[in-house]
Amino acid sequence: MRTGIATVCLSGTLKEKMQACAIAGFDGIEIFEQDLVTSPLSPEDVRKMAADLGFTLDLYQPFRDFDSVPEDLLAANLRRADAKFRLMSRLGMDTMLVCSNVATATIDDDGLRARQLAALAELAGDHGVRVAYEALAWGKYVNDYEHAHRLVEMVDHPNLGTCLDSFHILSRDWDTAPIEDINAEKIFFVQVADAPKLSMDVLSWSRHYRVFPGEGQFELAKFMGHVVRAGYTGPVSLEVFNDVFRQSDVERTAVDAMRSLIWLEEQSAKWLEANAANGAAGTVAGGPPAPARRRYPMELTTLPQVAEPAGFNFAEVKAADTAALETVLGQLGFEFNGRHRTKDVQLWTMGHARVIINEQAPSGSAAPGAAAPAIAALGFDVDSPVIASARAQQLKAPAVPRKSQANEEVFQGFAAPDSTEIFLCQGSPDGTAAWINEFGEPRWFGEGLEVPSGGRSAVIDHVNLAQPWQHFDEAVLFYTSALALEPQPYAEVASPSGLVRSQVMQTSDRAVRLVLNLAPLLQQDGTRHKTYQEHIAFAVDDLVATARSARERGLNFLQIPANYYEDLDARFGLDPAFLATLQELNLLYDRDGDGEFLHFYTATVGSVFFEMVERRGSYDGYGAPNAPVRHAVQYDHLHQLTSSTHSTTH
Ligand SMILES: O=C(O)c1ccc(O)c(O)c1
Ligand SMILES: [Mg+2]
Repeated sequence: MRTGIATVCLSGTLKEKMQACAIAGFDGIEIFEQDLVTSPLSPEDVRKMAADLGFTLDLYQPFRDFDSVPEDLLAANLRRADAKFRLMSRLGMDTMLVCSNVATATIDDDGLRARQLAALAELAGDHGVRVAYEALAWGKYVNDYEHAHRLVEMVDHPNLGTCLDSFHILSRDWDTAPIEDINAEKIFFVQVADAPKLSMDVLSWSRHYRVFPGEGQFELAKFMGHVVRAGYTGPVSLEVFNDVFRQSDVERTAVDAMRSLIWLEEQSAKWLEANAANGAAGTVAGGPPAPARRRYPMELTTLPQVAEPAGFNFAEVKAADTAALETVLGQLGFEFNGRHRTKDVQLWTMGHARVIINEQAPSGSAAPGAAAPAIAALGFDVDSPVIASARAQQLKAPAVPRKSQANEEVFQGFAAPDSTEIFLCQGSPDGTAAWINEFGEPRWFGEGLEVPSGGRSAVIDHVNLAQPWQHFDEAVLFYTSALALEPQPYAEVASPSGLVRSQVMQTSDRAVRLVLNLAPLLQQDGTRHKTYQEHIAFAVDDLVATARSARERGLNFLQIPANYYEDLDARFGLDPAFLATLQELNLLYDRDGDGEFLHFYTATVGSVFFEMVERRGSYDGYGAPNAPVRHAVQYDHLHQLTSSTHSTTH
């Protein structure tokens, strides 16, 4: 598959954008007119730069408001087009995108439109260039790709073809199957963009909320499957108008973009394989069976296949000052299992829940509280760490090799977009981890030893990671593509510092659940600090018993207001004794279908806090209705801390 990207996706100047596209490895780019008009580079410079950087200039765009106009306007439009065609020959470009008229169209007549597009195609032919006609979803008269293509067929000119843009097609819910009926020679260009499903006017949706494939909710593999079956072999080019990407680090965004195409290519191949029977290439009744994999003119590269991770292998928290962390883990019922033979790390376990305390200051943390604990790494159990790692590498995940001594397990690691290190570990059917013997005697798994109150079955239930605002979408694609987690529709949780966008990523069996939170910025002392709090949740068999022993050991629980329990009673009509226990122990409660959920939170140490949960029956959520009360209490704590600092320093 030939990869492409429109310069409008990226931040920076034309030169910076082009350099980033080369680093990310695109085969070609679309030049957005504004990027050229505002550039000090001459068209000849741009042409030379593209050649030097090793990619092609595939599309010049957009040319607006051409069709469906009165005669005098047509003459002016053709003059305008002539100037652009001359510019294109200086750039060495051969295809221009013309989008359907939104502003100056006054005549709704396909015959007239076809005659006008024919005049444009004729002029393009004189300059040796081609015109790709695109139906904008909000075009005044032409807003449907099939309509645009009917016009192309009416004109029937070698220099006029169709541009298919997934956004304009999928935002309007147009059926994508008829793409297959288009003569491939007449598909001059294909643009792809994903988007979250939003109910708003389509123009604003398109101009601000497009995202890279895998970061939204469109069925892009299906769209691409039809494009491939049509026989198209040209560039598949990202055209993503997104307010965040346009102000983020250009090289990072270009790599994120490239990852999305590599993933889309694989997903398209999978869609084609899964839908082989009902496509044009399906088995003919009575004929020979269809070959397992039909070949299409467009070659689709696939990736090493990985299964969903089977569970969390460990969570790692970094802290230069480990005392507070050790205290909380001990109070929760974790056991200290010793230090590593060669590294400055400690292992704490409860059942199969493993927490590593890395005695180093968290990286990237700013001066005050730099030594304070922060989540640094997560280990996942996968079938084959080597294959999963090869896949992540092909998806351009930055590797973080871990130093290890001979006969120690070597973890394959990658940096997630929020810089959490993700390690791919060999799972084992009994839920243990091979590397624990690097910490000495695995005495806690021995028979007859006392097990902490959490019980042998304790596991990491989910991990909640705070995402920097500019890397949120990138993170969704990262976990989808590299780790096979499925994004769930995102929720917005009210907190005193703003709405927290919360996106659950999970395996289909729920063995791994990650919650990505886009935390708002909190104004403090006139400066902007991130309310950076993340947590690790552990599931136990008996939450009430766990809470009682934690209380005996002096755990600092997150204190839940009485109003919460009144509301709980109003909503669920709980048994009074049960309600009193919940309130006494600061437990939260939720119910769905025939399942129940009990949980509590610890106070925060550094940027980390812990949650203990008990799932009863088939409860499938995370206590999301309780998230606002947690945010509000944590906000109060943070403010009390800040104001007490104030009163001592002033
Ligand atoms: O939003 C627009 O105007 C616009 C312009 C060119 C395109 O290719 C497109 O998809 C949208
Ligand atoms: Mg487009």
